[in-house]
Amino acid sequence: MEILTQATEWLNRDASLALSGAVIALTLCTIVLYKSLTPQRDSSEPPLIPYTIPWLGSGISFSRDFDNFMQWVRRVMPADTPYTLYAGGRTIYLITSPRLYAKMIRISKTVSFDLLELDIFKRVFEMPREDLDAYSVGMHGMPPPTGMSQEQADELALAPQFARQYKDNWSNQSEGLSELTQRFSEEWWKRLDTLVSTSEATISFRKVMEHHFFWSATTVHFGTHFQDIVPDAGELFWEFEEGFLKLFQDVPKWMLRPALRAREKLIDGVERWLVQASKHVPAMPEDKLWDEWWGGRVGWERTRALSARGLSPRANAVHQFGFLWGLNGNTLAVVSWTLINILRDPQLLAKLQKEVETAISVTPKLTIDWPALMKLPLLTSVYQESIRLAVSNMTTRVITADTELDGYILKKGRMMVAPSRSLHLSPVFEHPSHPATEFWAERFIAEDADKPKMLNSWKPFAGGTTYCPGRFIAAAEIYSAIGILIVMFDVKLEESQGEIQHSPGRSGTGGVRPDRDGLLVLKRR
Ligand code: HEM
Repeated sequence: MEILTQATEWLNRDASLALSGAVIALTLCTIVLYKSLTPQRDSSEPPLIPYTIPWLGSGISFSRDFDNFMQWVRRVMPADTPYTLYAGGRTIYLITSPRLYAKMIRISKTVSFDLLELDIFKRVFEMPREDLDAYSVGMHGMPPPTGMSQEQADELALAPQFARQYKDNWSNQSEGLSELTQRFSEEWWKRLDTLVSTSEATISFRKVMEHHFFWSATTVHFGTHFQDIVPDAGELFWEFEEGFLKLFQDVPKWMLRPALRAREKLIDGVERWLVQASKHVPAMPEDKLWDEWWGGRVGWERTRALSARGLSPRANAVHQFGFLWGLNGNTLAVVSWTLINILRDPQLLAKLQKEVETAISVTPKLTIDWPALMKLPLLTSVYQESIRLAVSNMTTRVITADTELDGYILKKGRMMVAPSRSLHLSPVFEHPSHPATEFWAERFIAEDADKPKMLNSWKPFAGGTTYCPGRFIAAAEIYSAIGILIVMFDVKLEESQGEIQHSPGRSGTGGVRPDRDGLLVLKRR
């Protein structure tokens, strides 16, 4: 699941204080003074104290204009060190260098991802209090409940159980991955075929991506009956999504009524689905990877684990809804941007059609050579480049004990935040004729590309013990969705409502949704 953090809230709140040009000038003066007073690094005298980004500086729209913020940090702050940033009344450590990111992500004992997940279930999904208590037993960073030892609590921890399920069902070359991605592709292929009943059709871009892609993926993970029970889930999902960030902020609830109403309807729908699925298939047979009621095995295994833990049906539904959000929110934004990038360049589209035809055929039936598809060089470069620019997440950890990072001591109770955008715009992606801020289809396969170095800075799925377990599914869905579409059709995108851009204020949330609709003109080939 893509994690949005408290940090996003603080940073957004701070961003809302975005200062005028005159104040920025004042800030720069402050920095000159500050830099002259800040002690220089001396590795012989640990512990080191991270450099502080002055409050005035951090007020320069961190999340609203992150590219500018990073350019500013690079210009005025010492390179390759952690920074301290005061935002929203809290102190966080900001990690922006690939080298430190690699070190940070390997720390597992004294930093916690679980506490953030718990916070999301509390604040965004409003999981009932007593269920939260049961859910959090054994979570990293939570003290054990009264009367239970740490060892007993550790044994009950849900995260390792979930991690095992992901590994068994979603990992590269697992049978689960083949089963799920093949099902996804067939559902998507059928939907496209029905959408264009004659030789040509013009359809809303959003409808194709946010309804049909949504349902192709959701059917795979939640079974085919889910759509009968919650037919408007696709639309409700996006209504909820629009309010998601604001649920982290101090936005009064009365201003979020549509998002909250959508959330409640979705949770009710998921609960009805859970009741029906449990009635029709009380236990998924051990050898089954997919079931028409439960979808992929992971959904059923989670339900079983949560019920065994004593979570109420409502809390179980909240959890599954969080899961629905995690598996769609990012992938949808990324596949949409991948397609936009391709369709803006007709020559690129033609090259890709030729390349993809070597791995996918769509008549008389859908046939995919998966190993070949996932290795196509141009498609892979387009995917890597699109995700580089479409994803802006915050890898965030709560520090549970004083932690040493590269000689610096990071204090217990604070947060460590590494924005993917700072890595994804790092100088390693710069090219004399293709700046890092622009899409360039061949960036990852260009002759002079230093690919290992680039991939070291390419972190859309974060890393460490919570490295997104859905990354193979996400990639396979995106490659096959784009591949099937462009092999079936000659496609044009009409940006009929103006140039499609990133939805404003969504930096830090994960995949950044396109801000408006357009028209897809699909002509059968
Ligand atoms: C392009 C699409 C996606 C992106 C960019 C993405 C990104 C992420 C990120 C950044 C994290 C947090 C990792 C951390 O901070 O350590 C994460 C976690 C997670 N993702 Fe994804 N994700 C994507 C698609 C998916 C899909 C399709 C699924 C499911 C099929 C999925 C399932 C999960 C789960 C379950 C977690 C939580 C892992 C844990 O608790 O250990 N993701 N994802």
